[in-house]
Amino acid sequence: MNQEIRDIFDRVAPVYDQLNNWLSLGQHSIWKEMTVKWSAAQPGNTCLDLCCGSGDLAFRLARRVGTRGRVYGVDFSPKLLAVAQARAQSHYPQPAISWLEADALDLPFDANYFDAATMGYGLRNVMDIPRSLAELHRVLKPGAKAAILDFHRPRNQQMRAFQQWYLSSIVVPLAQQLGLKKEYAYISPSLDRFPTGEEQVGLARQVGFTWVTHYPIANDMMGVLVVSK
Ligand SMILES: C/C(=C\Cc1cc(O)c2ccccc2c1O)CCC[C@H](C)CCC[C@H](C)CCCC(C)C
Ligand SMILES: C[S@@+](CC[C@H](N)C(=O)[O-])C[C@H]1O[C@@H](n2cnc3c(N)ncnc32)[C@H](O)[C@@H]1O
Repeated sequence: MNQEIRDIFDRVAPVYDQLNNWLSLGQHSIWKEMTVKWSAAQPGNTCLDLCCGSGDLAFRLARRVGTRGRVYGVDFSPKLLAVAQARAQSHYPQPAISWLEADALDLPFDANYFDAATMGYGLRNVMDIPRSLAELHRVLKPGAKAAILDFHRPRNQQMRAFQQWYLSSIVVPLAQQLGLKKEYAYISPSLDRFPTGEEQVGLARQVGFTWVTHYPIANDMMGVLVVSK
């Protein structure tokens, strides 16, 4: 099953950034900027971007931590990591980012290593959400924060209906034009299974995070879970 998820992201890699820009009308950049702000990353920090994909959040973290800091971008899709690396090559000056192919459920870092972390659209895709949160808790320093951005099911029924319509009638047909119907059709059922913001707060507390909150954004269609160790 891990392999199936990795294959989905390897297949979407060539069009991933372009489709996110088109389908969110550029809004995903704003959601990612808010996520990095809520991670409270500071100049000189060592930061983690979990499930980094093509690196949007990692690049934003790198700007925040500056030349004295370091960012680790971790993902298990070699094709998306290659896109991230190619993007990094075209940056001047080169961002202080190390790209690592690894599983979010078994991170290759010592305990208490990171000052801050982000995760964008990764938590909904991991096979074991509590274990992923527990790994994140393990690698953060005491007091460090992480901000986790993902889709959310709006509590307002009209917004939920709009979200479902947008995913099935705009996102999937456009992806179908690019031969990626099955890959984008996966978003909707994965969102149906995904814990609500309130449930995510409970899961984060269970693995030991001391301060936890969930911010609904984009009319509750997206959310950011912010946790502190
Ligand atoms: C950056 C975004 C999604 C990343 C993403 C997450 C996944 O789990 C995937 C799974 C399989 C294939 C691709 C992805 C994937 O790209 C969020 C923005 C992109 C969305 C496709 C757009 C969704 C828009 C909202 C439902 C409604 C937005 C309304 C308005 C236009 C702002
Ligand atoms: C939708 S993409 C998000 C990419 C990026 N964070 C962003 O916001 O654009 C989800 C990413 O999670 C990665 N992923 C899913 N499960 C993973 C796991 N168990 N370990 C590492 N990466 C994983 C996928 O390979 C993919 O790159």
